Amino acid sequence: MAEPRIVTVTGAAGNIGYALLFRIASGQVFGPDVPVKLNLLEITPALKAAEGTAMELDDCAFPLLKGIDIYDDANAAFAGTNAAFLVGARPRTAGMERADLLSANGGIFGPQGKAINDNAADDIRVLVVGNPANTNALIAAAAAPDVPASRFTAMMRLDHNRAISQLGHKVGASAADIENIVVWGNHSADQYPDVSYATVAGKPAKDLVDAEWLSSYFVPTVAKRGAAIIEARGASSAASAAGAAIDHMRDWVQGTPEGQWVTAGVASDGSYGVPEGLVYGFPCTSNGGEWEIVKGLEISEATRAGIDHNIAALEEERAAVRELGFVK
Ligand SMILES: NC(=O)c1ccc[n+]([C@@H]2O[C@H](COP(=O)([O-])OP(=O)(O)OC[C@H]3O[C@@H](n4cnc5c(N)ncnc54)[C@H](O)[C@@H]3O)[C@@H](O)[C@H]2O)c1
Ligand SMILES: O=C(O)C[C@H](O)C(=O)O
Repeated sequence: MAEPRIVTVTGAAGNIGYALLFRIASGQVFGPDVPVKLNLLEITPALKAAEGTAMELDDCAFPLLKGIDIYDDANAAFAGTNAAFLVGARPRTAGMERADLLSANGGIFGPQGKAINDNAADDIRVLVVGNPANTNALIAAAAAPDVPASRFTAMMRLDHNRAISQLGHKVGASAADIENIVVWGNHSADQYPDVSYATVAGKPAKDLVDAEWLSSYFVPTVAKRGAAIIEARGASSAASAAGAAIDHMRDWVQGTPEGQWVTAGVASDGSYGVPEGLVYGFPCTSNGGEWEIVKGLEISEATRAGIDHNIAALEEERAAVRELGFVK
């Protein structure tokens, strides 16, 4: 059997952590033949709750799970890590200004990026889930100068999956029939879900839906789905977020299916006019363990406007964290 892959999950005692850890331990990221060792990172007051989750993991007797360790020290938690899910973040609370939120998260993702830089394995892959995910990924990458920026990604896969489901409901198709949807930009209400290149059972999706439905229902429904879940559940999405995190890391490690792309938040190389370095939702394929942005797509006027709107939103966040000293 292969050597265990070391997987670190931050915010391990939280809601997403509880939905995520069991799936990693059952082999859903690295595959059915690859053992894993889990490192759980939490803040000190949540260590006892993390211990409870670890006890339950133990009780599942997963054949692939070769160990669980719990930490409140990032350097120890990222020692030798091959895959990191950065889930724990400071949520926005009543009366908190945006700058306060970015500052609090900079205080989490900066030190975690540095701990990854100093301790993780050379093949480290990082998925930032904690919000604001794109800018938190930017902050973590900036604190890790020895790790390629391409190894720090942000979760746009939940938005991608939500877009598939909304289109599927509209046209009466199952998720399995829908390919090559994309959600450009930021994991926020600014995002631009786009069916321009999508197919439904091989037919162009744009021939099956009208522009009015796309602009007045599809785009806002997908973009505001996170808020709708909070309104309905009284808590933010957890199982669907964990599912999307598994999808992202599995596809990154094991590759995307031939001829299909997915949405991933990756550092821009300037494609589609997105300023270099911004962590931005792009159509991506993965081959040989690296995300690659799908190039050369024809961009309509509506898509251009959506891409530009997200550039402005993410540039504004980058300027704010630059001012706070988290990013050069
Ligand atoms: N990108 C996405 O698509 C997406 C989707 C859903 C939720 N989210 C975000 O994911 C984050 C986690 O959501 P949740 O429902 O699990 O929240 P939660 O409050 O249930 O759990 C968060 C956990 O993080 C821990 N934590 C806080 N600071 C930490 C630190 N410095 N180091 C380690 N752990 C720390 C907390 O103790 C807590 O246990 C939130 O920011 C949420 O907005 C993102
Ligand atoms: O936690 C949130 O604010 C919402 C979450 O990012 C989601 O999209 O479900």
